[in-house]
Amino acid sequence: MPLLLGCIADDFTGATDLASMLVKNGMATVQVIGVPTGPLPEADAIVIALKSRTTPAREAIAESLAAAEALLAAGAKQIFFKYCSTFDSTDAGNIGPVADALLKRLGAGFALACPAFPANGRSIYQGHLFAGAHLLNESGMENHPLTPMKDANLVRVLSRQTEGAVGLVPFSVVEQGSQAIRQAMIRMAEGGRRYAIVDAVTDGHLVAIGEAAAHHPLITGGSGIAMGLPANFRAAGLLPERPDAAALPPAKGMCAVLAGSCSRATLGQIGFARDHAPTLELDVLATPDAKALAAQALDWVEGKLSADHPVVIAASAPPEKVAALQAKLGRDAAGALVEHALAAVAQGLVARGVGRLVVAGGETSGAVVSALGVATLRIGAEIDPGVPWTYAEPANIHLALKSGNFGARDFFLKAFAHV
Ligand SMILES: Nc1ncnc2c1ncn2[C@@H]1O[C@H](COP(=O)(O)OP(=O)(O)OP(=O)(O)O)[C@@H](O)[C@H]1O
Ligand SMILES: O=C(O)[C@@H](O)C(=O)CO
Repeated sequence: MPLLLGCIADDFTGATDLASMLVKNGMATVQVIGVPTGPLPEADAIVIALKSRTTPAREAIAESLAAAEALLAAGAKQIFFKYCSTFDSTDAGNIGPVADALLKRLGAGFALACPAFPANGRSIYQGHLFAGAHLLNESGMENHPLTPMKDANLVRVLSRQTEGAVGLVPFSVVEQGSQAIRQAMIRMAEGGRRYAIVDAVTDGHLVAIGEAAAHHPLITGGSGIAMGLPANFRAAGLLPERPDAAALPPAKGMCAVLAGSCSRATLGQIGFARDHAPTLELDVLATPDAKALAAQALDWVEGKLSADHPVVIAASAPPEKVAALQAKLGRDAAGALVEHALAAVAQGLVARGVGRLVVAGGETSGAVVSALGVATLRIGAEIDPGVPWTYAEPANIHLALKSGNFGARDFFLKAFAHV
């Protein structure tokens, strides 16, 4: 099975989201954790999951280039740089700097940038990103613990992260379909633009944009923009039908949820779980100590684990509590403390027989997956848009890595009816 699409994702839930989109559209896809050190598994698409969304730009570039090298060496015909559908980044990066470095490595001068994901309410109009009915900077994302998004104009946001010129392919062009989009992107590249934010409001737009970019060496965006790519490979005769692309081994073991995301969606899901499952909300401000928090959680879990329904352990907190902890410890130290605590809880849960684990939050998932020594994730069927069950090896457990903002209100319960 020759590798077709080589993907680099800047966080772990984002990688799973992208892999799920590719599987759903008929590509056998494996998610690899971190820059690979050995040969890549056989797949139509490989998604290398980095934890580079908030690292210093220099580190993010080095890791992304190393990932690209591995993918190109394995024969990838196109490179995909996956970032968040809410364009999570600070003005210091990393989306612009990483995309710049990848373009240079690929000898290319232009790439589209499109984080739209209509199934999860992310749309782009006149270059402005909406989350549901709200502009990005009024959607709750302005309070994100690590990457507060205070500007919805993506042309402006990306321009602050790159020396390259950023243009816009507007809705009026996107509506005309793939030929018009292709021509517009050619004109932009010829006119010296390095990037184009491409408006997209519907899945139909994303498919047309994907078709228009069939020959681009680099695609950048959210998982939505990957929707049209498998068809390009099929049209080129490179991708056979894959009816069982989402098959996983049977699930076993106890059920648990770990939440470190402080997004509105996750806070709502914890609120729902409170009434339907044993739920522990850690008070990180009262106990700002990772070991002590993990010990509290593992003591609490005693006698509560079940193979039928989950226990829910959350460090997540509303913006005022997050701000209080950050004021005390600093932003990065606060995040790291919670991540260490939840990673240790994950190890403890698996040691106690948990075999089906939902983790909420990209950084949190990164910490958990690393602590569990996971090397690869096989991607299964989707629970909600962008969140599939996966099979983690060599840990041999089922994991669902939920992007902070994704999933219905009852996600923490319903996930276990799908595995
Ligand atoms: N009570 C808290 N106080 C301060 N920081 C917290 C608290 N709880 C969690 N955090 C930190 O907030 C960050 C949340 O980021 P994470 O990527 O896990 O979630 P997210 O951004 O909502 O999800 P995604 O990246 O999938 O959109 C993590 O670093 C986590 O450790
Ligand atoms: O694109 C998204 O919103 C997610 O896949 C993600 O990257 C969350 O971290």
